[in-house]
Amino acid sequence: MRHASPRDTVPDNTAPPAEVIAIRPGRPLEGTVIVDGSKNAALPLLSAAAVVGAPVRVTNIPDSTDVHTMLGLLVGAGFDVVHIPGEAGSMVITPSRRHRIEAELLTAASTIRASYYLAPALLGRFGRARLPWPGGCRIGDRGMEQHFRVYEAFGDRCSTHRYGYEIQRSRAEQGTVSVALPFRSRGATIVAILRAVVSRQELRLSTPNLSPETLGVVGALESIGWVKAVERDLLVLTPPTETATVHDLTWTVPGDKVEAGTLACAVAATRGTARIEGVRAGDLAPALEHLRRTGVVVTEHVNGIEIDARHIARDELPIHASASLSPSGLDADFEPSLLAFALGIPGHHAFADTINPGRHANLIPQLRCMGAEIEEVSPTQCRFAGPQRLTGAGVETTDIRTGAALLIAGLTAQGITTLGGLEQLRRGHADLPGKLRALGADICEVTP
Ligand SMILES: CC(=O)N[C@H]1[C@@H](OP(=O)(O)OP(=O)(O)OC[C@H]2O[C@@H](n3ccc(=O)[nH]c3=O)[C@H](O)[C@@H]2O)O[C@H](CO)[C@@H](O)[C@@H]1O
Ligand SMILES: C=C(OP(=O)(O)O)C(=O)O
Repeated sequence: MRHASPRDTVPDNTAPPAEVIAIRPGRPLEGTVIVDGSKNAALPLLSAAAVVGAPVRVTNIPDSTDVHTMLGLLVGAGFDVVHIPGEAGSMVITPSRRHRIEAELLTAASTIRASYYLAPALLGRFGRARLPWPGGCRIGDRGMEQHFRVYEAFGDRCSTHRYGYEIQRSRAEQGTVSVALPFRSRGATIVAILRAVVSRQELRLSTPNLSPETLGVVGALESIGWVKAVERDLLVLTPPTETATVHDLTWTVPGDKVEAGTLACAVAATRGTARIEGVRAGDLAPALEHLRRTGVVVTEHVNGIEIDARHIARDELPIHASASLSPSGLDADFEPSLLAFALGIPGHHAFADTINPGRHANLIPQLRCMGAEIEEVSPTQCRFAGPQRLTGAGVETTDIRTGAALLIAGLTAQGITTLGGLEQLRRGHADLPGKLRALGADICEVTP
């Protein structure tokens, strides 16, 4: 095994990746593709590995830049990240002997939203977490006050500064900690879980987020003896009664539901048929439900889904999709891809994302560059009639999911679409254009 230095976690590509890609419409997508591990499941799982206090082997880690940033942050925060030779995507996370936070690495925390998952690990190691405000997709103001509500319930002291925030670990940790969230924030739910692990306290969390990403962390903790009781409005996590040392822990990052949903929308938009493997169908059920309603045949397999959109209905089939934090709701990250798909479907469609109030302001102007006619009912709601014939244009990936939606739009537009700002797309996917190419999409790199 080889120990990683912080710089090792940056992708080592000899040729600089293309900054623009060109997408040309072509034949319907077909074939088989395997999705990578999920970025949004990997980030909390890696942080969970850092709070258990024992080596954890994490497998199926995706090669996206946000994940590399998180691995670098863990190294900077005093953990060893060790690559396993011959096992791409597998690493062992272990607390190191270093007891110093590398300041310059923590500034990288301002480039990803999920740096908030690092705070519990820092409290566990140093009793204090001082972090910059998180970054990530610019999709509107994204607060952190529910995170502070969680820490305060544990007795921690939170303060905010112009550059970020600081949390001082409580000196009087005992008993059950009860927290009631006013809405189902995924970040605050996972932070509450990780914080409970740091002090081995029972957690009773009302109005929890119960997304697959959250349940992935809960499942990982079960493997070290934590006991869960999950109801729709209450999550209880109880620590193991014995402090037995844990050995040979392996956690696997689940397949990326959002990447799978994007590929499914792309296949459906081109009226193709394909198998998308490496993902649990249940993780993307709300997105698949919208596709099914338009006549796309979706078959679920043990390790993936099959999409057949060759005989999609020609009748008016309105899609009404609203992003939601509820347990069976549509994850906001599916909305842009579904919207791009709906542009080609007959009917009057309506979309809403109130969770990320700035997403439509990113996505809709880019689609308008391609000729889309979309009425913005409010900053977070829009409607339009389909089918629309888009025209290829030069567009920008302003955030991860907007980039995915623009790839889909480009596959169905007349003429060539060029897509810039690919560093945003790479934050969330190792190579989404490559996966579309594997299904026959005509996508090539443009060398300036
Ligand atoms: C890195 C990562 O996994 N990002 C995901 C995370 O983002 P994010 O951390 O934004 O998601 P949360 O579920 O925690 O929050 C949902 C919304 O509530 C707001 N909020 C949240 C906490 C808080 O204390 N105050 C507050 O105002 C957020 O700013 C956001 O607009 O979950 C979202 C689904 O919910 C996903 O779409 C994002 O892809
Ligand atoms: C919004 C996203 O990521 P982040 O929260 O990291 O910006 C996303 O993954 O779509």
